[in-house]
Amino acid sequence: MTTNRLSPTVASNTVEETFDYVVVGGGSAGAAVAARLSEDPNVTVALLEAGPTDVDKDVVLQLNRWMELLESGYDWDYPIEPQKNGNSHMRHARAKVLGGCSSHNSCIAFWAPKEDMDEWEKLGAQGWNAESTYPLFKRLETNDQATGEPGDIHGDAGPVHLMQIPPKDPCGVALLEACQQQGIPTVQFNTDETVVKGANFFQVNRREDGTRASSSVSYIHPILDRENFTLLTDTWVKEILFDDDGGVPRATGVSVVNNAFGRASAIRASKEVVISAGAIDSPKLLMLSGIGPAEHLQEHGIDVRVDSPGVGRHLQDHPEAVIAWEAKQPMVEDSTQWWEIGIFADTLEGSGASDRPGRPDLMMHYGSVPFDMHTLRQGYPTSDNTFCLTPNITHAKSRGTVRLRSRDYRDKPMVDPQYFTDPDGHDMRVAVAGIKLAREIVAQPAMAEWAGEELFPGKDVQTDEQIADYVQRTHNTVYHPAGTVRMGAADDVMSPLTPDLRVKGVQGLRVADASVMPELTTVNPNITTMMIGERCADLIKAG
Ligand SMILES: Cc1cc2nc3c(=O)[nH]c(=O)nc-3n(C[C@H](O)[C@H](O)[C@H](O)COP(=O)(O)OP(=O)(O)OC[C@H]3O[C@@H](n4cnc5c(N)ncnc54)[C@H](O)[C@@H]3O)c2cc1C
Repeated sequence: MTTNRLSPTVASNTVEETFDYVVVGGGSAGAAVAARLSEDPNVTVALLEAGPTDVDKDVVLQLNRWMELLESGYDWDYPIEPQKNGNSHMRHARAKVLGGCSSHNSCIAFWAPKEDMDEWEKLGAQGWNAESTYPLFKRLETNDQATGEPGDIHGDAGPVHLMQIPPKDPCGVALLEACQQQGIPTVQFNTDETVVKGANFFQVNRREDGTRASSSVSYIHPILDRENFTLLTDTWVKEILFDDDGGVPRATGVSVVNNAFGRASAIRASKEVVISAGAIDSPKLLMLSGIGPAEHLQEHGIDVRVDSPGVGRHLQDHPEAVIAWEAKQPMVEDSTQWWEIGIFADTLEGSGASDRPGRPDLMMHYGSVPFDMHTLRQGYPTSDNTFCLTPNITHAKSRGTVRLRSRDYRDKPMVDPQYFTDPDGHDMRVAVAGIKLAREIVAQPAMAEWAGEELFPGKDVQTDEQIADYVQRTHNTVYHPAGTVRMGAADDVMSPLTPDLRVKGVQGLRVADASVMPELTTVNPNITTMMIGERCADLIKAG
């Protein structure tokens, strides 16, 4: 274990310590929870992170190096189960380092649309509407678009720095012009207007000097000296501990190891345990601790503490297709993070037919790097000088599961996103529409100086059936799993959490991370996940 205030390395792992609050997982949400809770000097807070610290680690801290972290030692790197309609080769990157996925993501920073937040409340998450959550988005950010004027929605005093990417990439600038020629206007993101049709360079959570404004950099680095805050990195929680005597079980702490063969020790919480291990590891940890679908736990010989059938269900993601062109001119050799532009649109699915009017059903990222990780093995040509568009489905209807492989905490869980299995085929229709729209944009005059040969899927792939077949074999993910421990109404048995993030059936235990989302956000969810951490701390402080 490494700590911020004890000796840097604790040789023996048999220490037992007690804190008021124990937060498990120092990722996007967990770091925010721990930092906000420890603002009160009268409570003690421990933040437990399985991965190492990010302090002084350039490869983690420098945003433009983020792709070096995929499938590296900082990645839990979860394979997925064989997919009936999707790409079984896909892997789910999940960061194993302080800051969690905010330490290895591309830092595209979005406020969730108001409609998303209001929908959460409609789905049973009472109190999570736009009116009550937007002040938290404002509180967490220092936005370079903030004016300081009365009525400005942006924050200028929060821990997380958001900045507009400067339009330096000439291919990207041409692409925006092509979007306009195609009828997609250039718009500013992160105003309080939801962008249904529009494109621009992103806002990113990054500092001027190129350092990512991860949750670690933003919330934890500034408080490492805080007396009542203890950071334990390289500390892997294998189980939640409970007092089961006398009625409703109460979470009393966690059992931890500092390596895969280590002897376990206990870290106790006198008030509450908060699980913030992310959308794959939070359900895993709950199930290892006896909270989950009874039949599944019994199958693995785990005593059932709470039969909660919704744990590990409703796995939702943003699956993405990819289309790439050889570039006629040299592509940029430096970039903020290589994926600088977003394009939103409503496809035929979205106009009128959508069950989410006022929100786009399609989003694309523009990448200035070769992105052939799922096409090369399928035989498509590649090149080092390429650009690509990656249409993703903003509200995919397919739902998957996270299940235990065994009762051994060291085993990677079984992640089965069940991509493109929604019965009415919505997800594939949007993906196919996305590939077609990408082609229309790149065929505009503004891209004539840039667009060379379409490398994949290529000119021979034209019919909807051909495009769908290509997408099925080569799609990736935007890496946004969510919803696997969702919050919902008290009487909704498929929602393991109440709207105040408490785990139903036990006391002293909450979950705060992307797993709690009743529905994945239309946009990239990292800033919303930090907001969940902020709100969790508020809920705990409110008692
Ligand atoms: C490659 C990639 C790129 C992305 N790009 C973007 C982007 O540009 N913009 C955006 O908005 N979103 C992006 N995302 C998604 C976004 O980063 C995540 O949705 C968000 O970080 C999830 O936060 P979380 O708090 O739920 O979990 P995490 O941030 O994953 O935090 C979970 C933490 O818990 C730790 N942990 C897990 N199990 C245990 C255990 N048993 N004991 C102790 N610690 C444990 C993990 O090591 C991790 O640090 C990206 C994600 C990935 C993977």
